[in-house]
Amino acid sequence: MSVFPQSTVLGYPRIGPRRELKRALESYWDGRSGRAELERTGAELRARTWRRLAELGLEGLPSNTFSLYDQVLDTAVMLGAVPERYRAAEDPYFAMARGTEGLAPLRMTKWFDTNYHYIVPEIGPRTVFKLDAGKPLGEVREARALGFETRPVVVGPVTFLLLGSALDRLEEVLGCYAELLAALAAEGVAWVQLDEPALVADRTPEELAAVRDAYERLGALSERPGLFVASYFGDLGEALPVLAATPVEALGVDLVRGGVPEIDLTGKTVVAGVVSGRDVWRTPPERALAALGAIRASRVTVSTSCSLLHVPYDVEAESGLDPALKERLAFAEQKAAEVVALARGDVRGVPVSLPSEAAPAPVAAEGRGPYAVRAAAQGDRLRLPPLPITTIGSFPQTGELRAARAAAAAGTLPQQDYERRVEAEIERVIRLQERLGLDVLVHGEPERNDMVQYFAEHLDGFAVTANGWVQSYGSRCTRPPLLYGDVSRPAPITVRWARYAQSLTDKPVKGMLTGPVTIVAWSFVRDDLPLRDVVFQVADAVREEVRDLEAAGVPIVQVDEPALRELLPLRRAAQGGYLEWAVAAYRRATSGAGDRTQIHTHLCYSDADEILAAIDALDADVTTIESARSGARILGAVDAFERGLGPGVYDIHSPRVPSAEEVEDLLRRTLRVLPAERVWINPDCGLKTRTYEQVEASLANVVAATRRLRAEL
Ligand code: MET
Ligand SMILES: [Zn+2]
Repeated sequence: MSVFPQSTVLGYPRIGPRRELKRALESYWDGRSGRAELERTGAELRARTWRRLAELGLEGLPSNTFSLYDQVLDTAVMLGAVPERYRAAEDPYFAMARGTEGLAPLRMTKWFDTNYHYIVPEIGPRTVFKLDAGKPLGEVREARALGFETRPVVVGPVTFLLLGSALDRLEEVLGCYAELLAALAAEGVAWVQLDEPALVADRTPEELAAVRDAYERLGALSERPGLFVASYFGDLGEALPVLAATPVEALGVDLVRGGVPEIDLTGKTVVAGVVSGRDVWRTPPERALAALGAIRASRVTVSTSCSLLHVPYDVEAESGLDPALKERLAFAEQKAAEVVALARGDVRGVPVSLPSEAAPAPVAAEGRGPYAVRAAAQGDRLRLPPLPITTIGSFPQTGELRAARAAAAAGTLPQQDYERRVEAEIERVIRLQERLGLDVLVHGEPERNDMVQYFAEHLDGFAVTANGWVQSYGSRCTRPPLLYGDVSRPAPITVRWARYAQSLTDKPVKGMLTGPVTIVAWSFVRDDLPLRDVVFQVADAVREEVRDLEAAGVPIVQVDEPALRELLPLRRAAQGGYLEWAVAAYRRATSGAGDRTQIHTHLCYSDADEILAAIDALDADVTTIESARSGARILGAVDAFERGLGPGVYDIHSPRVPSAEEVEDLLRRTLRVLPAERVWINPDCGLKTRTYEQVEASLANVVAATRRLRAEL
């Protein structure tokens, strides 16, 4: 077996330093360019990454970390787990990812505790596993043609099957992995990386036995590359001794989130993740060197704690950042360079120049009245029909709007003109909602580039990047703000737009805010601050905004917490403590509202059914939640929910327009588990990624279906 390289990264961003892949995908999907162009962009991005990592001096280059949509979907395709109904589609891969005219896409949910969304493998009795190693082999050959030997990265068999809730199919799947390893060995590949992040969560004895069986079996193969099993996002815990007892030659451990392995790993290579792949801060070398020095193994390789997929490309692309902040930052390129420097023992200190923080002052949590009292007061004020129809907040962000925002930021469009454009868009959205017959209207969020970044731009303590894009799913990226200091709200943020929207209509308008947990979860928080204290500081800022909206006469305020589930610790022992402070922060943000003000919250794409008790404890008057995209699974769990609930009836992640019949069917299923008085009608999530054409047709069908059901009440 050849020795494992001295330095490596577990994966790299793939969307492109200028989001080239995003553009290529969207142009392909729109039919503006062909498959060949898309492939060419992919090949260019892969080549650029290998070249850049080699230039930086990294020894172990990964391949197959590129994806046209998602690496879990790639793995499903590699294993032949393509459900029958997609096979006849023109492009089965993208049909699974995004759906087609007549076909809903596969379920999508968040990758462990990150904001990256993967496509959930659908494995059923009719799934026949059959290896197609074209993609990993293709990337190995492609890199070789450029002069680079690489280590293909594949989602491991146990994690893949756990994500697809089908661990009972291990035997069959291992057959495919065995074939894959043989094919890679025949290609001359020295090492393969099998990603097993599922092993950092609590696992049952049966699951641990599956881990043992899988790696005993793969390890016993005579024709195979060296096996590197990578774990990340936490500590391997009980899975570590299990893996260590198998023939696997190299083990990847996350030393940022987890501790130095307590057991002696002599005989193994430990790929030590000491450079965080989850934040944008430079690595304090003392911390990394101490961890590296404490590992007992035959060989220690320096690496990132996880794939760098979760951070932007390059700090050098940022010209507008305060230099004192910038010198503390490391994006993917800088992190790869840190890995190389640590491996060579050539390190420099991190300047400690950011101010330290004070814990936030406690706010007396004056309670809102009990739900029954609030419901009565709100009912009198709002006078809504049964099954009230609303949306989640955003309406399509048109190209003109984005261009106007960019022009205003660049100073080529006067601020006043930009604001008039925003007002015109608000008016368009209000009129559209009135015309469609919606009951609770929104202003459409046209002033927001993003639901977190917008608030970060208006709060002290945050900085925003110009080009710090991170892939969220498929072609979608976000630019997480940098939270580097004390958070406070210098002035009202959203009030003028909500007030303007309400001035245009007699129907109630719902003000839109992002909740404290989500603002923090989708920012890069300084790594030396306690997350809980930071969340409470943000909660206080949101609280001020809620009160100002109320004072401006806005009768409903929605405080979104789509990331509530995302920050849930992977280990059960830590979950209760987290949920307690997360819920407390939400209540701190919203409990300043009077009983007549209706508080909504919204959650999406995150297995919310696992934390329903905590969602209930948020004590919002109405909770809207994604459901259509995940096959209405949530309906099986919501009967204990005591207040207003809107399980989504329109999957907004897909360009297809749901028919009124389809919506009606979902509504009937909802009404079987919830009393009609508490049911709200809404899409799964905000509409900003859709076109007006799609939104108008879809919402018209939602209204038609609701009217049919109202007539039966
Ligand atoms: C990811 S949740 C999005 C909620 C937000 N209010 C929107 O409609 O865009
Ligand atoms: Zn949402």
